Amino acid sequence: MTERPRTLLAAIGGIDVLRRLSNTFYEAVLADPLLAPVFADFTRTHIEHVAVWLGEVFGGETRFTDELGGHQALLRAHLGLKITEEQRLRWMELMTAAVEKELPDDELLRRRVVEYFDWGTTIAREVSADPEGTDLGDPGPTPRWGWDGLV
Ligand code: HEM
Repeated sequence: MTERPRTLLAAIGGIDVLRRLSNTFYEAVLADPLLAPVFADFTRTHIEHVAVWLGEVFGGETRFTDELGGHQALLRAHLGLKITEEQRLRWMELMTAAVEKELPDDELLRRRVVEYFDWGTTIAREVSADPEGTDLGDPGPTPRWGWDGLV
């Protein structure tokens, strides 16, 4: 059996692959009638910020924590969005298609990445029910996701 790289990020092929994933995903989101209205304030920096977040979650450098406000800023970005389960499922559908297009053809890797998105979108939806400006307290460090799920 060939040995797996230590982190999911290494198996993914690095941050540039996550940039492509994020780009492909948001192209689909902005063309989707159910999701496009949720992303009315979308800018291209969003694509880069999502790639940086994912790079950290999947075992890379702590750049989102060090430069972009960390776990709390990520959660805060979703306050007040009132994400419905239908919207969350569409988000998952479009992201799963992007994973299949952009990530290496490794079944376990793709499964772990999609599991992270299922977990993360559930939290995003919960947080989105609270109004903008809600004090979230200290949510702890940015989560890390590996070959066995949440680290
Ligand atoms: C694992 C799941 C998710 C991750 C990793 C994620 C990641 C992010 C990140 C990093 C940002 C900040 C972007 C920036 O600074 O420009 C953000 C903002 C945002 N997210 Fe998510 N997100 C997730 C789930 C969702 C879901 C399910 C929805 C809606 C269906 C959603 C809607 C939004 C919107 C609308 C914003 C932008 C808010 C604004 O304009 O400032 N996200 N997300």
